[in-house]
Amino acid sequence: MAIINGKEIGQKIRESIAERVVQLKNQGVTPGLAVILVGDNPASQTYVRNKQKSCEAIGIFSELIKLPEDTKEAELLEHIQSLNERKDIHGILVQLPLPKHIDENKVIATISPEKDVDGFSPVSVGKMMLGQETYLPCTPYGVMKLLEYTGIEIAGKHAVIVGRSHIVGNPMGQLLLQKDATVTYTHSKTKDLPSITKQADILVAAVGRPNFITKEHVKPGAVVIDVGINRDENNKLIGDVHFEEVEKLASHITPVPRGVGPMTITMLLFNTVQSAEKTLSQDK
Ligand SMILES: Nc1nc2c(c(=O)[nH]1)N[C@@H](CN(C=O)c1ccc(C(=O)N[C@@H](CCC(=O)O)C(=O)O)cc1)CN2
Repeated sequence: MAIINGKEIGQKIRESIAERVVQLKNQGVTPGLAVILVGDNPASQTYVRNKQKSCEAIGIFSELIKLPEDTKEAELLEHIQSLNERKDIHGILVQLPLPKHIDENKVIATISPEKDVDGFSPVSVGKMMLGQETYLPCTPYGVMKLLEYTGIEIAGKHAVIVGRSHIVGNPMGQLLLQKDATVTYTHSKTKDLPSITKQADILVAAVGRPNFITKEHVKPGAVVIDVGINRDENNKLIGDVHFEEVEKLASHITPVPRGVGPMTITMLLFNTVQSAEKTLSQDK
């Protein structure tokens, strides 16, 4: 069994992104990312801090717009509209989840598709579904890079996705399908889940429930990708996969932490730099 080290793979990719940042700066462009955080969710604060640190480490300019929990939706939309106009900002992201009184769909749809480096807007999702060039959502894109770097064959494989969220499960299946996997989606209403997950050559757990995937769900030799980020009673980070049980069966497995998580931020840096590069080619 091989453990897929997302931290290490992410670092290699970040080194190549850093070289692209140097080239952009030589041509007078500093890539810029605006991060909007609404409220005081502690996990979101950590992710935002990590995103900013990661930008700084490779020379991307980042600006944090921190808004209070009771911010009105209209005020948030105004911030996005003004960021859409700014020449020094190439990527805009709104950290999720948002407070309940704000319509997430409306907020995401307000981000200009040219700056939607999270790949969540309806335009980005539509293009992704059609296989057109666009910003791909960072977590599933990161999983695709992990599979690529590990040399895992996708074409002809049966991929089973557990979870159907807009930001992970749903696009994950689509990206695997575009690489010629046979994809099965499963979710909370699926009957006899183990009988389906046991058929998977590639099993992606994106269900948001700690240790949900156990040895009963896994075929010997399967590649198991754990997208879960949960905290146990001691505040320890754990995935959706019962690692100790499943590692004995899997051919490859991603750990939590240091598996998929670091790739999410890596692909955000990747998309931001790509957006900055596009402005150069548009100026010509
Ligand atoms: N606008 C967005 N909001 C959210 C996204 C997103 O992609 N865009 N995804 C998640 C949270 N997330 C990024 O925002 C994220 C989660 C986890 C990690 C990560 O590196 N995890 C580390 C462990 C970090 C820790 O110790 O807590 C790991 O798995 O090794 C990065 C980003 C929801 N919101």
